[in-house]
Amino acid sequence: MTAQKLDGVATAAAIKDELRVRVAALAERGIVPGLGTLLVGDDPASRSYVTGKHRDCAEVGVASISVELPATATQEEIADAVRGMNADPAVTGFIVQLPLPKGVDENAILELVDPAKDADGLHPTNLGRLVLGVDPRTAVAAPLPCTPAGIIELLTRHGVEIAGKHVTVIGRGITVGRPLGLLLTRKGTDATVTLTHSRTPDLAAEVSRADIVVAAVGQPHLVQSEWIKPGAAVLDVGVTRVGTTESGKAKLAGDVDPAVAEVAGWLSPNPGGVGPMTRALLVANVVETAERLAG
Ligand SMILES: Nc1nc2c(c(=O)[nH]1)N[C@@H](CN(C=O)c1ccc(C(=O)N[C@@H](CCC(=O)O)C(=O)O)cc1)CN2
Repeated sequence: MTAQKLDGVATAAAIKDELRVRVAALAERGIVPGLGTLLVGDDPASRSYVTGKHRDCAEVGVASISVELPATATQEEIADAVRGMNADPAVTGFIVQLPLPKGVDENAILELVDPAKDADGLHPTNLGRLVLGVDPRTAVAAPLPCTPAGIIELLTRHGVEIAGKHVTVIGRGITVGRPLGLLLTRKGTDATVTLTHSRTPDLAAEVSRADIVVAAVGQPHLVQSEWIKPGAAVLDVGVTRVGTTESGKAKLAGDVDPAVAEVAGWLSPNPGGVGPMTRALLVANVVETAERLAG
């Protein structure tokens, strides 16, 4: 068997086509949504992700507001930049690119984001609304964390059934694993989830009973083909820089061993799978916020 591709590039392009229409409708009412990004430090991967986010915005007609601080920025300087974004009327929604440099209290910074402008859905108020299962159609609906929402869109748009399935998520981080568990078990999505982590005693056993596997741990080729139930859908989220190519480009490895393609029914490439979906769902959050504000 060779797995079918869960194509994040094509699916993100389809979502951006839909967003372009919604942005044009807002423009007719004189509204231009704006995404703000706060990038602290000079990590090349973070810079490349932020550049991709602004490129996506330009493609659909969303404005970009970019703020950068050096790696030496203090907690208070970062906090001031967040307050600036909260107050800027051109910013409909914004993100603080993670991770922040060592020594910065990340949670304290995320708590300063105005929940109404939280494009990442990572403010405690919005995560709390996710826990409460607030109806997404209501005025107090929370933006959903972008990678988990992107994973669900990627599966549903490829016709992969989630309801009634067993999903094993590897990794309990705040941007992927933890909120993904909440989203998958919501009424209407109805998966059964095993959320695993570095202290899970027998990871292979947990993965081998899954219909859907999500690997978001940042350990190159951790997930082995022998662990996979034949026909399962496998989403490769984590990425690790494992060296440089002869031309000086970063060499990347996902969390999933390439041999998994011989056993799985569906596999998301990495790059080209969940990454572009994360960015598309971020733009969707900004557009949705602008629509909500416009009534
Ligand atoms: N504030 C946030 N910070 C981080 C998040 C997040 O959701 N919010 N998640 C990750 C990184 N991430 C988002 O920022 C992210 C990761 C990957 C991609 C992406 O487009 N990847 C491409 C490859 C691009 C490249 O190699 O340069 C792909 O997979 O095809 C976008 C966003 C941590 N931080």
